[in-house]
Amino acid sequence: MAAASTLLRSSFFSSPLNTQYSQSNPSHCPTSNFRPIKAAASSSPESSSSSAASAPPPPIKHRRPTNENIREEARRQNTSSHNFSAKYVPFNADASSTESYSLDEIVYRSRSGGLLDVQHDMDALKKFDGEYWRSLFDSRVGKTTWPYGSGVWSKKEWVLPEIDSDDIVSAFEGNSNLFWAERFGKQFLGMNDLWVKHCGISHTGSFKDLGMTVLVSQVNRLRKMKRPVVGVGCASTGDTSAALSAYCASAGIPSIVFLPANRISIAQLVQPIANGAFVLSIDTDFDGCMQMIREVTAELPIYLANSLNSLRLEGQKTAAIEILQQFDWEVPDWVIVPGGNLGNIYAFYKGFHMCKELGLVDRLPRLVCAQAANANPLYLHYKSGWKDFKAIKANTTFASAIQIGDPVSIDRAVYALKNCNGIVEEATEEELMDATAQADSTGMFICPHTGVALTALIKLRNSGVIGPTDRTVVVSTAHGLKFTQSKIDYHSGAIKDMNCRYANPPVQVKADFGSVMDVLKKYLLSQESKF
Ligand SMILES: Cc1ncc(COP(=O)(O)O)c(C=O)c1O
Ligand SMILES: N[C@@H](CCOP(=O)(O)O)C(=O)O
Repeated sequence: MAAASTLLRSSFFSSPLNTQYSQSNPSHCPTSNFRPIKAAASSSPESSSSSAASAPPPPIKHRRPTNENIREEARRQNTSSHNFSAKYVPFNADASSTESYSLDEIVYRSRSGGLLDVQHDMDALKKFDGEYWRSLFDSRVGKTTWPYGSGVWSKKEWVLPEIDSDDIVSAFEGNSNLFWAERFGKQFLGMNDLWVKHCGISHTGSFKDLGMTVLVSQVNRLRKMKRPVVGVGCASTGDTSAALSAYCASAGIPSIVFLPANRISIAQLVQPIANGAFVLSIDTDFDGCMQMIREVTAELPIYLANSLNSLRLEGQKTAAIEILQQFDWEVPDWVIVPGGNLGNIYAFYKGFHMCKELGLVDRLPRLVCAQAANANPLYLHYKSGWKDFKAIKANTTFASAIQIGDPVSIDRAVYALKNCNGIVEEATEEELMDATAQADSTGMFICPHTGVALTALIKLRNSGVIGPTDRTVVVSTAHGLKFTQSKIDYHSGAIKDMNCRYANPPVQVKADFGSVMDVLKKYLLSQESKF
């Protein structure tokens, strides 16, 4: 907590600144009362359900009774079943492997110690064609129907098909803005089709909400099943802990967070504190905290909430599906994702890959994983031609949430990148802070991690790898408001060995009309020359 007060004091801007129901409407109640709207022309639906029209019927607007809430409404409508299921399997296991675990087991690693993956019954999902899934997902956007009003749970059949909607803990996360970066693209890159997926404009200010709703919902289910889960814990660089504590608080589940002392922003630190988590500030870096939480969760009935737990990635992959949906199911050429513990780059790959496999789209975008040069183990691995991976000691970076030297999902990331002809780039501190300031100067307010991703874009654009008309999506992973101290440092020009080329410090002016007029005239003249 000492760090908190020090950081708070260090701000340089000391002064200024109702009653029928649609039982057949898929947007209301798709898995309950589930039936295929249109079977794939070549496929045979599993049930005797009628294969009806080629698209979902138009939504019928009816209100639920005034004395019924949306969870109760979903409970009442939950009358029938479907055949979708998912289980844990060893990640990238060979076809002969029979090892698998129910999602109701508490298991994070395969028998050999490797990563796990959530494997869906793709044959059951394939009984419905791409058009069916596109229409179903589209029909749920922007509604308040429990739980489909969430961008994550609008894809429930592909996420956690078997969970009862009653067990879901959701803040209607997802459905985040896909921002057309018109001015940034034109002014700095000569691009006309550049987009920023604002995953950070979310309940707790980062993309972690997408995965945490899934994990905490499953924990909620396990606790109702009387499984031994006393609390949920994570190691964090700030965003995972914020999301975990919020979702746990919402469900009344204890959360425990391990934070590297003095290495996360105040805005991030205050989130678990405010949400009532048990916060341990540990004198080590994130990798040290991660090691510690793995040991602790092996000993105590604390459920592990980091992305080592593959449940998280099931939620995070919906951001990829959402991007396709927002482009009316057209595939962008590039998607650039900042990487730290490396779960998210795989989650994006998995989302895109499922859409291709299930016929919603016909190809994958190329993925770029962007790392801070001060914390770049994946980049070094990529540059070595994917030779032996070596964990590193990560150095301090303004992109503090990705200051990670020993990423748990290294194998997942390499798999994803190899399978989509992906690229890894890096950004120096100066590059990432300049890119952040440039983006902010065009009306965004991004976090330094998004600055890392934008730097990768700038480099790939300058080298001609990304063309001027390539449709490109930069994934913004956290809200800029969580990282104001880095912006204050930059705009005050107070960063050692950094030019801060785009700094825009406030002008100190005396409180008299003449002085104000003088500085304003000077400013307006300087603007005139720009037109
Ligand atoms: C803001 C932000 N951006 C990017 C990342 C990197 O995501 P991942 O760890 O899944 O690579 C994280 C967390 O690690 C984060 O908090
Ligand atoms: N940036 C993360 C680091 C931990 O990543 P996770 O996805 O494995 O939980 C954070 O915010 O803690």
